[in-house]
Amino acid sequence: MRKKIAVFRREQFNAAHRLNNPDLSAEENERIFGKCNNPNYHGHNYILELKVVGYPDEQTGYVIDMKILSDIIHEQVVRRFDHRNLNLDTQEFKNLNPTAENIAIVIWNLIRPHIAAELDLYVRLFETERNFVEYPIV
Ligand SMILES: Nc1nc2c(c(=O)[nH]1)N=C([C@H](O)[C@H](O)COP(=O)(O)OP(=O)(O)OP(=O)(O)O)CN2
Ligand SMILES: [Zn+2]
Repeated sequence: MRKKIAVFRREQFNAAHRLNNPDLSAEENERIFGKCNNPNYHGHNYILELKVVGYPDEQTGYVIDMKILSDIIHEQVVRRFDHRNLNLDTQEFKNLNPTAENIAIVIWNLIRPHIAAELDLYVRLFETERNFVEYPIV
């Protein structure tokens, strides 16, 4: 009987950001986002983990070729966000607060069209060693 299995690929990108909601006052932004609201942008070494779930192909034994998965992440995420200021340099976060949650959802939306429809995709994004998010939730 065929069994479903998960394939994981981890990549890294470095990016600067500032958490800020332009609809709120400076005081509210400072209260909510604290040091992450500092006008001097700060950086994170983001660790991105993709999980792809499906049945291994009968011929290859692959759910997805991890090399191809790596290429997709580089093309769609690393090339776009690495060594960028997310607020200033990217279209995706011009009008979207670059929280870990929003970054993970944006990344899922960028990667999803490049993964075969029969496979499930999950994104885990580490902003720091202790702060991380997952999308979507099962
Ligand atoms: N729900 C969210 N909360 C926070 C986010 C976020 O994206 N979503 N982001 C931040 C900051 O950008 C950053 O992650 C916090 O950095 P820092 O406090 O330096 O990191 P640590 O929590 O790992 O450091 P401690 O030493 O544990 O304070 C904040 N919140
Ligand atoms: Zn931050």
